[in-house]
Amino acid sequence: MRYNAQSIGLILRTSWRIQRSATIVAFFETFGRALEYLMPLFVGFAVTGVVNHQAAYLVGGLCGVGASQGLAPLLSIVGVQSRIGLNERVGQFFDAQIGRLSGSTATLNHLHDPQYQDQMHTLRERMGALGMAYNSLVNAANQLVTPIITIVVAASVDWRLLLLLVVAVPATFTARANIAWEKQAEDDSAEAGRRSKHLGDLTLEPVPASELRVFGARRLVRNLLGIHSLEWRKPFTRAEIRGSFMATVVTVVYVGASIGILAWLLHDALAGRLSAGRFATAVLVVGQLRDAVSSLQSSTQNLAQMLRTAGRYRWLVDYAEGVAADHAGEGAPPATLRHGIRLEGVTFRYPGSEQDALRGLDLDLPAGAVVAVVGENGAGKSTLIGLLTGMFDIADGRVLVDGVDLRAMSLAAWRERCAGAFQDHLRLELTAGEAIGVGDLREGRIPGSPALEGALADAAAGDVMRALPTGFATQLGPSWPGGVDLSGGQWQRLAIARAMLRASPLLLVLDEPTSALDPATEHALFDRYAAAAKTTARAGGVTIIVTHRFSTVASADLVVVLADGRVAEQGTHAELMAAGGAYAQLYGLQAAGYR
Ligand SMILES: Nc1ncnc2c1ncn2[C@@H]1O[C@H](COP(=O)(O)OP(=O)(O)OP(=O)(O)O)[C@@H](O)[C@H]1O
Repeated sequence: MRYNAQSIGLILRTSWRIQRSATIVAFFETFGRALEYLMPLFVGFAVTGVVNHQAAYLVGGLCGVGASQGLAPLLSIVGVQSRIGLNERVGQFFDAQIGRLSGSTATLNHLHDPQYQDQMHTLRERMGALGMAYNSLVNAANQLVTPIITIVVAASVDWRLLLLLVVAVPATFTARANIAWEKQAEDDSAEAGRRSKHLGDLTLEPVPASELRVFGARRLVRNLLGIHSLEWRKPFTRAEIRGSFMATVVTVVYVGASIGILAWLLHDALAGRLSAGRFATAVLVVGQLRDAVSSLQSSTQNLAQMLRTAGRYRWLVDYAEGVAADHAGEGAPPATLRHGIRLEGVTFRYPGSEQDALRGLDLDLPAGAVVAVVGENGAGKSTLIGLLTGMFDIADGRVLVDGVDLRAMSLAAWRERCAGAFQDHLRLELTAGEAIGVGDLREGRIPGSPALEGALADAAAGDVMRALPTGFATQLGPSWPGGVDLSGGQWQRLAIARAMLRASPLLLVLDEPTSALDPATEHALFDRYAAAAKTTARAGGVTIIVTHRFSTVASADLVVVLADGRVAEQGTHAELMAAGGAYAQLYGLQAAGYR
């Protein structure tokens, strides 16, 4: 209850902040409704006035009828008009907030968390409910005023009319059951909904769409899409069927009871025990009571849906605040590294996963060193990079930068001192200059051409740029007007240029940086990497190269072999070869392959 009241408070505050006048004027409709539902009383007065020849009753009643017929619609129109723009702006506000909350969360655990993804999916699905939040609130007020006025009128006419309320009580239980069923349907369908979306996206994106064609898997994906879409909608259909069955039962009971009570009242009217005025009011009130109950029912459901969506939004806010509180460290990273980066007993498991990706990992990355990290698929190399760049919360252990826990440091400040080219690099469909320039936005803008040219040279990507029709100004991405597409290797070289833009990072990450490159470019790049690593080393920075190509490893100062989330071996290339362990075997295998 308290939680719901806070959600209503949030919506009222938001609307108030967006447009005060419209927030107030929207409630004119509520007054209009109240006036409208007082009409049976006014009619009753007028009939009494006519029957008993009482002018005051007649005039008062007619004025009331006039007001409820003339003024009420006017108030309603003004109220509705004021809501039109407001709804959109409230919706846009929440839309922007949701994007901001997800995008600015300090770490990435949430993006790997199925529960978070389900909440986010349902929230996006129900965005309309939040966008129309203020609308639902005003509707609820409008629909609440209806039963209140009608009950007051009914009680003033004849107590027997209140018996209809007893009959309407089951309707409130039905409303509650409907709300619970809807909530259950939302929760039950979230995962299937996400699956359907994923499968639907596969058919829309060029890369998966072409692979699906090659494998002739389109029909399979279509069938799966059909199955999961059905799974997705099934809980809602079930809830709707249950709801409409209950609504039918309630209506039949109510109509039966209404007929009985009206017959009873008519009997008294004919016997002279009930005045004509009261009987006329009673006839009108019976119809209104039914409307009042059903409008109360539907508004409760709409309100409940809006409150549920607001609850999911607040869950998201709490989640983001929780992450922010866990990363409240404000310490600045050192200007230069003196000792290096150290991982102590680091254990990490992805949310929802059954096993640790890294287990009690101890590792020293000395200042100024070039460290090569190798290991089989799934050994934990990319996870290690994620932890070093502060992307994940660690369950156990710590990452120390010159002896200072990363948690005590401002993550944003630490990341400003990191640079990297990543395995799954971004294909930023901006202009070529922007796609590289985002690598160093510390001045809040894209660096000028000299810096971009330097980064291109460091990434051996000058020829990629020269081939573009308008150089840095060229729009990338074929789906945009005048946009050009690049090959996988060309995209990767721009990603490397982005990594090279940032001067003297304390951590330079090159995660499978040459996986898409031809041998000549790869060779050219490794000379540049050596140069970049030397520049990085001048500030004591650590360069980490994650690679499956052992030929690129030999010149590293330190080679770390990961296996099963732990350090299996470490040392220089010569030391590891001499040791004759896993590294020596893998190196031998690759070397033999080239012979
Ligand atoms: N998002 C995720 N959710 C759950 N488990 C994950 C996730 N990402 C990776 N893992 C698991 O964590 C472990 C380490 O994965 P990681 O990507 O770090 O390996 P890697 O050494 O970089 O592999 P590769 O050489 O294939 O890139 C693997 O067992 C993997 O299945």
